[in-house]
Amino acid sequence: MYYYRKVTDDLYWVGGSDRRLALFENLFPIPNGVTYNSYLLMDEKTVLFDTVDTSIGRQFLENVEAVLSGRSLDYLVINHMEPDHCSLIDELVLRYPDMKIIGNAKTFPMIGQFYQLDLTGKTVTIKEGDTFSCGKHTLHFIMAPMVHWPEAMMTYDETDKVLFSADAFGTFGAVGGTIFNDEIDFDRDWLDDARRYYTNIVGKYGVQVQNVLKKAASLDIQCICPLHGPVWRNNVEYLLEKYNLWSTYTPEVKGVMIAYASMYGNTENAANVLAVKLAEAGVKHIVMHDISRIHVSQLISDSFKYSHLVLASPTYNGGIYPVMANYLDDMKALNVQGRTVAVLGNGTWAPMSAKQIEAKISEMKNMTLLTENFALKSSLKPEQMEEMDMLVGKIAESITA
Ligand SMILES: Cc1cc2nc3c(=O)[nH]c(=O)nc-3n(C[C@H](O)[C@H](O)[C@H](O)COP(=O)(O)O)c2cc1C
Repeated sequence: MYYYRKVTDDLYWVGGSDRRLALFENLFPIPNGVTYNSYLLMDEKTVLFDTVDTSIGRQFLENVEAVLSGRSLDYLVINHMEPDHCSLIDELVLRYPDMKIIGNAKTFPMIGQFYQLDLTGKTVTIKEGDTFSCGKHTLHFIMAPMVHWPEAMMTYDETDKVLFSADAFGTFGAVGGTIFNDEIDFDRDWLDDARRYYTNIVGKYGVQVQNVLKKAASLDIQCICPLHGPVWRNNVEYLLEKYNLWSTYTPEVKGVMIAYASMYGNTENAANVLAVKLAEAGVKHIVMHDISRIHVSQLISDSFKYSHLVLASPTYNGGIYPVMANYLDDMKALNVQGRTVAVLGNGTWAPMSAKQIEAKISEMKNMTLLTENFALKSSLKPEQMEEMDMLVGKIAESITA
């Protein structure tokens, strides 16, 4: 049986959710599932915006057919060619042989790469700023390269002031009927997943996101229809502001994320001593992660969220403990920058981790390092408490500055 929801008078949500998938992109844990959104505009021409992942393919096709209620599908706009959104193109081409596909110059070669389809006479190639009339509604196309693939674009419905934003403004998490932002408590239930989605999937491309936000600033956007997560039909400024912070690598919270690795508990103990002293020094926002127990995508998310990072790790075979090394590589890959960082190292015979982590941090953009080879020899000793207190003072001072 089909289901759908009306977004505006002529626009319908025909997507669905997958609550079974364990890893998004076979990488990111999604305990709350994921939504694949698709939207159908019922104008003089019928226009579908993107398709969905195969996991909900049958449901999606049923939803589309129900909204069409006997009409044919005239156009499919492809804002993004990632397979979690375009996997039903071939099925639609078979079902609606007169359907034409609207995309940009980079869209169609990608269709050819993923699928064996003869689209002769079925394509409409548009470019930045082009418009397309569906009858009452005029669509306006906005290129969004590298947000987060090269062919990505957004479509703006000038008539209803709706932005179809592709992967931008999306989030992990399955919607359950309540698909609109004003039907849920986004701050409480969705923001963490939205941040983890943005920072890990799009985080590297802050400059490109800023370019799109500049284009969006000239539009009157009343509604944002992303490809994942809730539809924003009011308060879009909230989301635009979050994207502005994230894409400029500006922390949301003046506070400290302490990320430690530890085998026998001694580096963990030093991290706990530091945390208690920070709290006593008046630092309000402190979050601690044992990085062997938490997915790296959460560490990346909190690296974007917090202004200060404390990284603590033992030395392992002359190098950095592997999970910490992996997190540092991810930080670099995702362009984490502009943070104030302190490093605690550890080692029993030749402690190298502090120096090596500091070297990796200094390869990242605009980082301020508060330590210089603060290394434990197996465990934190009373004679190091003065150095610890000085570090606490520096962190607390720079947070309140
Ligand atoms: C496989 C392995 C490799 C290690 N390699 C080094 C090393 O290269 N240099 C060193 O000083 N300590 C090395 N250590 C020792 C730990 O870094 C050290 O005991 C540290 O204090 C452990 O901290 P923890 O109590 O937080 O786990 C190694 C330990 C293990 C298990």
